[in-house]
Amino acid sequence: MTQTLLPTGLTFHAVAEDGLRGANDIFRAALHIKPASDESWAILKDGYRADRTFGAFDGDRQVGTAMSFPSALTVPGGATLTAAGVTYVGVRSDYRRRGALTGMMRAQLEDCAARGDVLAVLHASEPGIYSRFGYGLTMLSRTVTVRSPRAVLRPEVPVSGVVRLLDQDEIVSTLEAAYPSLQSRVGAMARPSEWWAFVYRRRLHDEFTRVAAHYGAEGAVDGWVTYQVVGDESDDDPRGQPNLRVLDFQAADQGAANDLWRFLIGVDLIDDVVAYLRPTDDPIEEMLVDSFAVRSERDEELWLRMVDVPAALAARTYGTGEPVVIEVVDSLLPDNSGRYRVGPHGTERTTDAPALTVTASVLAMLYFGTYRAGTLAGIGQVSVADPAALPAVDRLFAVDRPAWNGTMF
Ligand SMILES: CC(=O)SCCNC(=O)CCNC(=O)[C@H](O)C(C)(C)COP(=O)(O)OP(=O)(O)OC[C@H]1O[C@@H](n2cnc3c(N)ncnc32)[C@H](O)[C@@H]1OP(=O)(O)O
Repeated sequence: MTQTLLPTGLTFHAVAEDGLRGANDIFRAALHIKPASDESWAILKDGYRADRTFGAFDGDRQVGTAMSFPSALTVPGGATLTAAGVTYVGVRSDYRRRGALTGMMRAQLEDCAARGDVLAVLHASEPGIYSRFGYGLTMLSRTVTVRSPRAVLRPEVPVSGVVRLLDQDEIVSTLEAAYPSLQSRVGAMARPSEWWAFVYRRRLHDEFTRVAAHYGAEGAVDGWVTYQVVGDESDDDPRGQPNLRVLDFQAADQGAANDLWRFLIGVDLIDDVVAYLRPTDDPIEEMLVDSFAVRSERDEELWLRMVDVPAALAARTYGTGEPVVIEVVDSLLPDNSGRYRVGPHGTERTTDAPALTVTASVLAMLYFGTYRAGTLAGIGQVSVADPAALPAVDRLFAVDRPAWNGTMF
């Protein structure tokens, strides 16, 4: 692995196997969390792959870390593309703003390109960090808070199966076997064994976490809610009840979602049910007699970096309308820069004059149909040579249903 030396004196390269625990300590400290216990690390280490874990080093001392796991994303039209799930990014507080993240991002993206990851995706701790590296916010979700004592499902909401709490030792095997059949929604991602280790197995070990699974008409698991119950520290009312936080809510269809919501609002001794990462089109308000029992906040769900722009553009399908030439400017991965003709029958490189010019980051915002080109042009993010191209791009990139990832990492 080649080492890149920046003027800061830091070097950037993959972390040796025996440096992974130190890398995890750096990440946790950056988020103000104490190091993992030996027992917890014994689980967490299965989430790491040394060849996908990058470090920033000052001499021999590691001062920053960024890892990824191998995954795949379902794109509009149904194809799945290889995707690096980038996570566990952190820099020691005494080395911040010296280019540690910049060097790791460059090394990681070059590595993703070399190993054939078409996409890279992440959840950002702060929205100001990643667009400079070509990431763009590509999917939105919402955090839904349902005031449980006030929530009553409308009587016509159908029942489609049964909900059963899983025993702790059957959770991972049951969910891991069922998840692939839920992965078809545009935006969904594969959950490899690394993900199950650092998200589920770690959480089940470290925190009191329960899973209620939905069994559909065929008797197979077709959805679940994974949740924890925690006190609300902001609530001064000594008689207040704790809140139920839903960390993973998967449902093959609305029938499974109905039954799982019915289960959640039926749990006793709960003030609020707070469900994170819900799709923007979750119809929970319409399912309740009193829709005022629901509060909802917009969340920035997933950031996308198109590592291989030609492959990513070629893999998705497009709506109807006239083809449009889009110029892409990508300073970090310059092979992506160029002009692409995008039309109902696919994409090709071209030398024709562009109607629109975008950065890699803005192209990522358009890719899953979450944002309209006209809106982004209106706020200065798209350079427009031909205004007629804006509605044409909106028709081409439109999707039937909002893309939704639904996987935290
Ligand atoms: C996918 C995930 O894991 S998300 C979790 C990310 N980790 C965290 O939030 C943990 C706490 N924060 C940190 O560890 C660090 O501050 C990091 C990783 C966010 C940034 O690391 P640094 O080494 O300081 O970044 P670096 O010096 O390379 O900064 C590059 C540029 O990004 C900017 N930047 C860095 N962090 C931020 C931020 N949080 N908000 C806005 N801009 C930022 C810098 O100002 C700099 O801008 P410039 O190029 O115009 O000068």
